Amino acid sequence: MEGIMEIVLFIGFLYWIWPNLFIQGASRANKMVDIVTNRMFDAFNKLAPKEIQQNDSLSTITSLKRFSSEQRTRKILSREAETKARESQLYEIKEHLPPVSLPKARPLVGLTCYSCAPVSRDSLVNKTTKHLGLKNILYEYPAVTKNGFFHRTFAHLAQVYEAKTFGYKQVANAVLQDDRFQDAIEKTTIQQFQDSDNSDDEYYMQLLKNNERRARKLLKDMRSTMSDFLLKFTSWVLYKLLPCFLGAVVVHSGQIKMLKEAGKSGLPLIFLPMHRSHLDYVMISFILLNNSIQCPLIAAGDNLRIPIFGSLLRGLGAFYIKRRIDPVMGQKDHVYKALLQSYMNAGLKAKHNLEFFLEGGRTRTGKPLMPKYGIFSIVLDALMNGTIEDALLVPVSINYEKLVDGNFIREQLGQPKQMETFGSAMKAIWHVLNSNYGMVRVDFNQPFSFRELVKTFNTGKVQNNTQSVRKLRSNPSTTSLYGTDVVSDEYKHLVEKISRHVIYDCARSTTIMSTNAVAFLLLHKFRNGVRLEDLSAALDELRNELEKQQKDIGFSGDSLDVITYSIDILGPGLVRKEKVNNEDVIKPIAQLPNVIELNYYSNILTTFYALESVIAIALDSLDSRLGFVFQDDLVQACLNICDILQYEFIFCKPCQGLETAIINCIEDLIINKEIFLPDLTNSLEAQRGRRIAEQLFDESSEQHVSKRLTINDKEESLEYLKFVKGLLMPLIESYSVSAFCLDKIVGRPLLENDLVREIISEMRLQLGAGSLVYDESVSSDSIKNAFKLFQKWEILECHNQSKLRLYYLQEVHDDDQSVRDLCNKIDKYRYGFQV
Ligand SMILES: O=P(O)(O)OC[C@H](O)CO
Repeated sequence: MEGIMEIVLFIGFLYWIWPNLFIQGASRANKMVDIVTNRMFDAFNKLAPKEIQQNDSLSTITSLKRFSSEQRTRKILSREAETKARESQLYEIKEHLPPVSLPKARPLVGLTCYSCAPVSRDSLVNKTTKHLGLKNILYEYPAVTKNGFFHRTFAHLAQVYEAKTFGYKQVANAVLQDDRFQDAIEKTTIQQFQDSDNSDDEYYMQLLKNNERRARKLLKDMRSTMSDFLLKFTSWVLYKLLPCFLGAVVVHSGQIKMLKEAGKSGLPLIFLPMHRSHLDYVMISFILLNNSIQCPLIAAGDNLRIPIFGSLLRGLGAFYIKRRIDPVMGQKDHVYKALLQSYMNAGLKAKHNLEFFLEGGRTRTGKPLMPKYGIFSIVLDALMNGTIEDALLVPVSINYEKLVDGNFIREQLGQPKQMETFGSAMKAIWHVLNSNYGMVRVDFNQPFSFRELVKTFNTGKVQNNTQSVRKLRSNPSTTSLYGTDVVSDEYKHLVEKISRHVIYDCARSTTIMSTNAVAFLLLHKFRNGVRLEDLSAALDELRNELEKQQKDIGFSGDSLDVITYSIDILGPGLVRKEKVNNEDVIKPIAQLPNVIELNYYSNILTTFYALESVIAIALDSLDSRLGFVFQDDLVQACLNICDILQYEFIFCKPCQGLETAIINCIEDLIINKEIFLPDLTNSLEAQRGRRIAEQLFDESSEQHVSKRLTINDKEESLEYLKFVKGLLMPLIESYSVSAFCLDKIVGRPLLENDLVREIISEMRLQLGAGSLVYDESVSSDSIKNAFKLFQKWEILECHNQSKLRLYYLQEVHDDDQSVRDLCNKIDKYRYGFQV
């Protein structure tokens, strides 16, 4: 119960103070009207779920959003101003009754990979699941089955009251008794005792006591205090607060149905969400609780262990883990490692569901991050050692029309992250409650059997009994961010492959929001501005293409309305609407620093086009003066680029070869996009030509003539190539300048922060001179990824000490020529083919 009272009081206080004090400019009487109106809307909304279920479009979602938005608008505007504002709102333009017929089926995104988990793919999903529509859970009360006066008037209260209670077990005590934990304390003590000069027994006992005290303190800091009451109470508060700044929280009913089924399996559900916002955990637990699905224990970074909010999160299921472990000292901290492992195992044994972020922290660029393996390796170990028989992995994609966390401009410009504090959290909440963040979409991918996937990747090596536990021992030679690797080298490839597969799947199943589509088009097609009509036509085209690819789009309705709506959400800092010659012209703010934020929204779509962009850049690096290139050359150039960008994208599923993925993408460019003309190499003439060519070569040398790809010189094809090339060029530019700046460390090491700053100022110089084309190339994330790449290529080395990273060139590369060679290797793709 510790901490619960302070949280309850605090939330009560927040809930009371917000409508009473913080709404500026509205009279008290008006506020009372609002509160009454809110109640009426609540009651109305109680009756609405069926309509909401049929809601598969932005227009219908926004017609529901009207209720909450009207409440907000009424609070701050006079009647006259309100009418004006309403006229400019999308929901007014698109207001119509929800369809009476069955909803148009939405693509059920996030189905499990057929080649990796065929059995799971066929489970939990049927025709009905696929044909269910979307729902806005802010106005959904699935637990309420009665229709009495109380239930209608106090729908939120009724909902949380009726939601299933799980009686979450606390596992901290079990951890204290765990052998692994006790062993670690003892071993650490023995080590310390042996390292000291003191051989006194009393000294040993003193060391043991100290270690036990430290271990208990670590456990106290880590443990969750998940409680049904707090989850329900918070859920009630969220029903009240979320509509203040969100129009809708949209989920697919089919996915919820699958989750419910999965929950009945008796296996733990392991939720693996993409990490975009601090709101992610809250959203997932809110959705699960209200659908009577057991909420998970959540591995949260200890940076969130701040006064009051830290306790609140604990009560909602968070257990805190260290963000980073010192690569040298951290590995020696056997007590912490054992504690984390024991805690998670105890949770799994107590039938808790789990949730953690494979990416570690939140993405700063909008692109998915490469997975961190620490926590996942603990779960794999639990499977391999028989702690759990199996688990169902549930990748979760989350997308926000506008990020409530603000933007990451400061960090991308090389400034350090501002740590979370109570004050900053309060300030952020205050700001959020008074703004409009549009919609949130949460996609729960199809749950799949962990054991099945392990079997596929491990060709049947999974053990069914507890014998294997003895074989798996902690490997002190390895380290990873966000936890501790516990599996042996033998199983590391499994952790890596499964994690990468999950991130790949999540990225593919992320629903595209209106702001993503508009930012993407403006940044990559209409950087200098575009007439509203032309932008609308381009959006129509993009939507058609995405629909063909079975991507889900988080909006619908007329593209003109969608654009107006998303410009409003993105705000004038990112996109401006101007009148030029009496026409509406939309202009992106494509300069630093704002472009960094716009690029964040656009990057969700960039991920989908990554391979096409690689092909376009590769094509540009080849000699195509004769109007064609050889496919082998193109594929090789693509592989080189993918190698350069290996820390930026997961280009294909781990179960699929990269080369195959590239060839498939080329085929797609031939068949569906007509970028290359159809292959004529099978014509009689071509066959004859090939025979002659083969005779010219010595047959025994097994030379083969590569397929010729003739570039379609139609304007649209060339335009398309230019467009997709531009998607990844900012990254190539970033890597190119990072390589160029390595001359600054020839013969003299530099700290990471200083080196990043040097590179950013060089980028700004090049931008000023016009040699750097894209402002968004300035990104500390891609600079740091470039460092990782240069380390992998064994050019750069990094020395870690007390949270500082010192970079220097490897001895054989510590000269200007090596730096120049590295630059040339990347610049080939920055500047393209040059005679
Ligand atoms: O995105 P970060 O780095 O601020 O970290 C986010 C939280 O710690 C994740 O739990």
